[in-house]
Amino acid sequence: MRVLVVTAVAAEADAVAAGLAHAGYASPGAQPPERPARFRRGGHSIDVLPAGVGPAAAAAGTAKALARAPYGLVVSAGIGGGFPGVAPLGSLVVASELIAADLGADSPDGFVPLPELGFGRDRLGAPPALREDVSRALGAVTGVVLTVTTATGTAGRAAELLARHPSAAAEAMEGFGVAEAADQYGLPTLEIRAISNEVGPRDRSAWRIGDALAALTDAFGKLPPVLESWTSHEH
Ligand SMILES: O=C(O)c1cccc(C(=O)CC[C@H]2O[C@@H](n3cnc4c(=O)[nH]cnc43)[C@H](O)[C@@H]2O)c1
Repeated sequence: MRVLVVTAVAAEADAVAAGLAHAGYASPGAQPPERPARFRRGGHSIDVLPAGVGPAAAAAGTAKALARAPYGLVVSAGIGGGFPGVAPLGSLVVASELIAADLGADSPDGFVPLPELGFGRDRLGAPPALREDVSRALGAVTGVVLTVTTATGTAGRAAELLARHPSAAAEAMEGFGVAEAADQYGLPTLEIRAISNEVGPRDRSAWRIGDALAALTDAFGKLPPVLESWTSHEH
């Protein structure tokens, strides 16, 4: 069974590929740039696709890849912001739930989530047994990962998100989009984030993207045996 890993940008895809190489996965060679890069070890195959930043690009890229080949699992992976005191810089977060935190409507009484408007869902869960096995193998924090279309840049916004989602561990911009596309194909989604910054006041000088990419590489060096075991039992 094949696994699709979706990142936002090429640097994240490269970090994932470096981890897969550490795990003994090899690429059969150059592939068309618009196609996911394929990595194989024995009968296992993991494809890696940098689909773009934000939920729309992530959903579109995921759906396009899933239309082309049969997958059994999708993973949204990349850097992310960590909520202070929950997910420190350089740590890893595995999503218990992938929640579109700004999908809904603003109102004089505050934010109204899409389900309360009666227009659908704003969250999808990760497979509990798999996410716990992955979290244990990676030494990760398990918690809610919020998908936003605008990265948080103030303490007030961070506090507002935490008040609505007290189990939030991290924030990123693609997970829910990936999961919606995967769910349309009947597939489960994991989200794995390597923490590059704190969710809060915008301070680019405080971002540790290099350390987060190194943590992502380490994660994907450890992840394949867990995925291989799960895919051989589940499918
Ligand atoms: O605020 C800035 O100046 C700034 C500069 C470079 C990049 C950004 C991003 O927001 C990157 C978004 C990109 O990285 C993921 N990511 C990483 N940390 C966060 C976060 O705290 N909140 C949301 N997304 C984050 C995200 O998944 C995107 O792919 C900002």
